[in-house]
Amino acid sequence: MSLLEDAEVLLLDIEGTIAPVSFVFEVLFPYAAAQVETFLEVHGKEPLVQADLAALRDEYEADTGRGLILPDWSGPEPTAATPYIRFLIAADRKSTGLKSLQGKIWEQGYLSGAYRSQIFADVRPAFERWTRAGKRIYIYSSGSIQAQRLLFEHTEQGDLRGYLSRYFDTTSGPKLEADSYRRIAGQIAVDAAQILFASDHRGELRAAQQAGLRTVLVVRPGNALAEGTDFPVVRSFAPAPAGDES
Ligand SMILES: CSCCC(=O)C(=O)COP(=O)(O)O
Ligand SMILES: [Mg+2]
Repeated sequence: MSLLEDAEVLLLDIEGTIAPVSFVFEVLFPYAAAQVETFLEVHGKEPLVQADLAALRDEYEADTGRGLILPDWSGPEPTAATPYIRFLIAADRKSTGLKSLQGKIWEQGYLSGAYRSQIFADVRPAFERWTRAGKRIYIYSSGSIQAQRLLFEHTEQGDLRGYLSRYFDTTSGPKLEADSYRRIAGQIAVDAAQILFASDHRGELRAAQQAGLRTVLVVRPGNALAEGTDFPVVRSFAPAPAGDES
């Protein structure tokens, strides 16, 4: 039986695992970069957006303190944050403030029909099969929980939220830190060793492994990472044919 079929508790990454990297980099990020200024004009004074801007301001001060060359953010109006936010998007920064704001902007894209989420063809069949087999499926992504819910609600394969037990984002900690996985195992209330974490990112897998989770490297079309011998590999969520074990 393959590693994925064998696990009782699955913790899955999104980008490069469930969704092609190209959907995130060619659809979601450009949409957020294009819409952020208008979004801040309309919603910038709302408390939840103000909270994101306050987190981003702290990040800006920290970046300034580290001597990074940054776009100017000097005006008091919410839209003054636009150049810095675009800078963070271009840098693929995984900070909680940015991801929270991106989730709010992406909601408009889904609701207006600008896009639906692209996911690999084997995802829904796997979720159906794993659910029938009594497995629990959890998500851990740098995208905010709101962004994750939206992504699974609006897929080209329909609304997949019903298959998912819970979502985790960077409010549980960064994906590159072992403590984040310990925290998640505690919240799921199982031994870390019962969880199989599947991701396209070796740094994330190393952190999860340090926390005692089982790990599998997901190699999908468009992913940057090559296979190696450090982690077991899956290329698909389809069940392995008999005699072709991972
Ligand atoms: C929830 S979809 C947006 C994904 C995203 O913003 C991102 O940074 C991808 O991170 P992941 O941890 O899913 O690789
Ligand atoms: Mg990923």
